[in-house]
Amino acid sequence: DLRRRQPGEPQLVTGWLPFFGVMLDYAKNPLGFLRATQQKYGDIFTCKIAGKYLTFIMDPFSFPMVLRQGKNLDFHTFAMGFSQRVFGHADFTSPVYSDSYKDVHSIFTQTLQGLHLQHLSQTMLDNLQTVLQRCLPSESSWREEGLQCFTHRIMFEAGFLTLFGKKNGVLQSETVGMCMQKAKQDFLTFDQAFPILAAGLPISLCVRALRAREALAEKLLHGELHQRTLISDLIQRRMDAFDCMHLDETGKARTHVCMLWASQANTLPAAFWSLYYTLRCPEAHAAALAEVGQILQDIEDHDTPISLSTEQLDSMTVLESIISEALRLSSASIMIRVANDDFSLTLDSGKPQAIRKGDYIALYPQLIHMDPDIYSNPMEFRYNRYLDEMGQKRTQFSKNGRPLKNYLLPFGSGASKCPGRFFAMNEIKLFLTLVLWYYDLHLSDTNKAVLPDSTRAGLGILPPMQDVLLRYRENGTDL
Ligand code: HEM
Repeated sequence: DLRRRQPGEPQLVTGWLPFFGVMLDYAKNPLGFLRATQQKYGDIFTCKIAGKYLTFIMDPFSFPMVLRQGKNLDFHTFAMGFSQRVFGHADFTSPVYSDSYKDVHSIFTQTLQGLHLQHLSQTMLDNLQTVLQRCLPSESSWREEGLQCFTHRIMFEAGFLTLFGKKNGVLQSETVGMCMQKAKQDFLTFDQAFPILAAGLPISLCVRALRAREALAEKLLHGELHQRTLISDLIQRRMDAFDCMHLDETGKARTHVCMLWASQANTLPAAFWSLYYTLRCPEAHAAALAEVGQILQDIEDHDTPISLSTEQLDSMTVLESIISEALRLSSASIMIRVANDDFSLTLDSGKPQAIRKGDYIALYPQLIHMDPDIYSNPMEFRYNRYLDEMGQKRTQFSKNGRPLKNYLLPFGSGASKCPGRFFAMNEIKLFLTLVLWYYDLHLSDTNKAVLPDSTRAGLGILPPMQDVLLRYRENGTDL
């Protein structure tokens, strides 16, 4: 490797392994590695990782300078390359598709906000109630189940039905349950392979993951989807758009697997952590129960269907703060942009840095989320961190006395900001509301504190290292 640092370029950190560079040190503990390298070289440096050059920007006040560089820094090429390799769909950046794909992309924002969002959230609430009603244990008996299993079982099915609709005809509820069980298992098998797929292993070498992905695609063939009712506008409009693009049927189905993954892979662990921290922290649990009780005060019993207005959902600031805090503690995504050209990037300090064409710029939001100058005792869960003195949403955070705009980035920012973020927050709020309303829930005393599994760092919300035991039974209605 002949790359040498040129004048005006960031410090180059290559390590001693020829191709891998500093990959091993980075992969072992990304946050620790980045902090140690920052100590040595300051707020910007370029690391060689698996044959690629990644320039890390460490100073949160410089994040906006990167995010605003739409012209020189491209998000879609990198994301599409990865998505195409993992999901096996067409290359939508190719000239054959790129124009119509722009329209497909705009469907996200059109169908995940405003009135569509209201509708989607109400459908999710209905589906959560259906799933929970089916499994309600009898009042007096305690049940035990892993908290992760519990969350996956409820959220996967309700989320799936909300996007992809329900099967036509009257099916036995056990048959529906079994179908979902299989889809959930396929989803988890496929998702487990993500770290090695992200590291570059071709999916053809991960036979189990490939089979699981194809099994999911079979369920999402247009022929199958046509037999379902109450399909979301998001999926319906994607189906129509793909039909006009003359893709083959399997190719269309694989884009729906991609959408299924985007809608579930982060939401499931985020829902887990939100409930986990609520149950572990008595003050959080009490405050959440009080808020849910207040919202559902007119509901008489568990058989009364619940519906919530947007205003009611938005007024649940305690649950929102709990979820934000859970996201802060468990999110480890990486935001990557590719330099289209040689250009000069000016950081917050005013210093220009020369960036080479083809290099990657990487932002690692966990540096912000775990920064003790922004969040005191950053490892600690504080349910009210995102509440102000009035109990409203807190949005003022600062570092070294200077106000900071980007203080919480689990959904990314700029061109790659998650279009499903409002729906995701609503889904988790609804999940917490209903399980706290229907059930009396406790973590079993035998559980030790469980930590996020950082082998998935870079891929979004980290799952727990292991499951924890939950004890629950149907609640009396006197919350
Ligand atoms: C807590 C839950 C969620 C988290 C933390 C999350 C996070 C993210 C992040 C960080 C990205 C950007 C990825 C990148 O930079 O490469 C992203 C993209 C995306 N998310 Fe989410 N997400 C969540 C839930 C959802 C849901 C529920 C949906 C849809 C129903 C969704 C749909 C998408 C889509 C379609 C993209 C790709 C956008 C694009 O290509 O421009 N997400 N998400």
